[in-house]
Amino acid sequence: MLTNDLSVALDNYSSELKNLAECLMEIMAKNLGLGMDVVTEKFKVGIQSIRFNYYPPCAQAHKVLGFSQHSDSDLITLVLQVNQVQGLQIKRRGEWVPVRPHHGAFIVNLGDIFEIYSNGRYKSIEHRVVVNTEMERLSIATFHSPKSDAVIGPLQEMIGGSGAKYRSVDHEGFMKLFFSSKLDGKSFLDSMRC
Ligand SMILES: O=C(O)CCC(=O)C(=O)O
Ligand SMILES: [Fe+2]
Repeated sequence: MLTNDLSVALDNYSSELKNLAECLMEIMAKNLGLGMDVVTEKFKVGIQSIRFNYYPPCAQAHKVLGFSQHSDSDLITLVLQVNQVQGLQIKRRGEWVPVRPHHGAFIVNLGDIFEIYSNGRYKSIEHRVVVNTEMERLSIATFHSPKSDAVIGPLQEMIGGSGAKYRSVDHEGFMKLFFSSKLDGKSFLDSMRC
């Protein structure tokens, strides 16, 4: 049955991506000098969600955005540009840079929680999506966040002499703040700064 095939495919896809996300985070956390105890406690995926994005073609493409500029609020996002149509752009040194699709490759976007955990050493990436005049575009974004009872704040090991650069809040409070703020670049993260 189709629904069964779909649920099996989604189950496999989500668990493979969870493994990949944890593997990447382990490498990045170790790169920050964090030990395996912190990796196991803080960088295990507790909440995973998947968004299927469909961007229809638009004759007035230059006047609209498919997705306004934002950073993801999670730890790490894996994006699949399904039909190889360009549209995603990242902000680098103040300029919008297109991300060319590569067949079978994932885009790894760092989220706000990673930036907060690392006390600003790793930066979440600001991105947006432009639309195409002729072609539709499809992407699948898979978001990975810590457990629902995690504290979202700079990790003790990352604070050092300069002090915490972001406030600490519980995960639920963090999500409430995120969903009540406007999707506007990194303004949400700025509101978390001390
Ligand atoms: O469509 C894309 O490539 C990115 C989508 C995105 O940024 C998101 O779903 O948060
Ligand atoms: Fe995003």
